[in-house]
Amino acid sequence: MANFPFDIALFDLDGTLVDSARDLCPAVNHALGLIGRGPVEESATRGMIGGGTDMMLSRALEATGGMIADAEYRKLAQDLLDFYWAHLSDNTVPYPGCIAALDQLASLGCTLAVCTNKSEGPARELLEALGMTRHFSAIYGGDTLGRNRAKPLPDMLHAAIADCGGGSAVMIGDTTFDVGAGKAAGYPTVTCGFGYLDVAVSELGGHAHIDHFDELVPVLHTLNPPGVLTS
Ligand SMILES: O=C(O)COP(=O)(O)O
Ligand SMILES: [Mg+2]
Repeated sequence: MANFPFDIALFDLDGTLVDSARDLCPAVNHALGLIGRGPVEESATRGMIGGGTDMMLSRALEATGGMIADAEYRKLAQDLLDFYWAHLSDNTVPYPGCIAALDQLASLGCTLAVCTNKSEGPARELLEALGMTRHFSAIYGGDTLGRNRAKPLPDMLHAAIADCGGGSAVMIGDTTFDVGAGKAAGYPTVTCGFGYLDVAVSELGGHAHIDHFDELVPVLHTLNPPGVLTS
């Protein structure tokens, strides 16, 4: 791959490849409704996405009156996941320019993988429903290696890179989970301003930032493995 700095591009899913809050929010509100709690606004839900649906539920519970007993929480988390799984592609769409950028990266010889904290089952089903599976050589979910090895730990990034045949890699994501995992793995990170940023962009600490997918390939050209900006 002459002149392109990366062999492998690792993508977060929710808030990076796809705008999924519009289906995650109803799932959270379904779960809250089951225990008699009022709904949370979609704008609030967006800031709760990034650590997987269990963490999203914990954050929604904290925001609506506090945590509940563990057994009830476990059951509610399963109810949320079941509801979400049945509706996961109702309104979710890839971000503008996403598919074109994935095609462009492939044409540059880059191998692509997904590293999401969403559970692997719904992640695969969502990618399939959106016709996006074909782009990726590896798909890791937050439970693939075990929940205790989800982002911001680097484990799934290392595993995906190995599946892709190894080489120079970059992590593209929208939250501290992604930047943390990319940095822990020793790779540069690109943050996405159109996603569900859990802190201000300036605090995310990525090596580079994009506000539209059209910027991705040009931005990647400015990065050098292992992550130092050339200019
Ligand atoms: O669903 C979530 O909370 C996280 O998913 P992501 O890692 O793809 O952002
Ligand atoms: Mg995300």
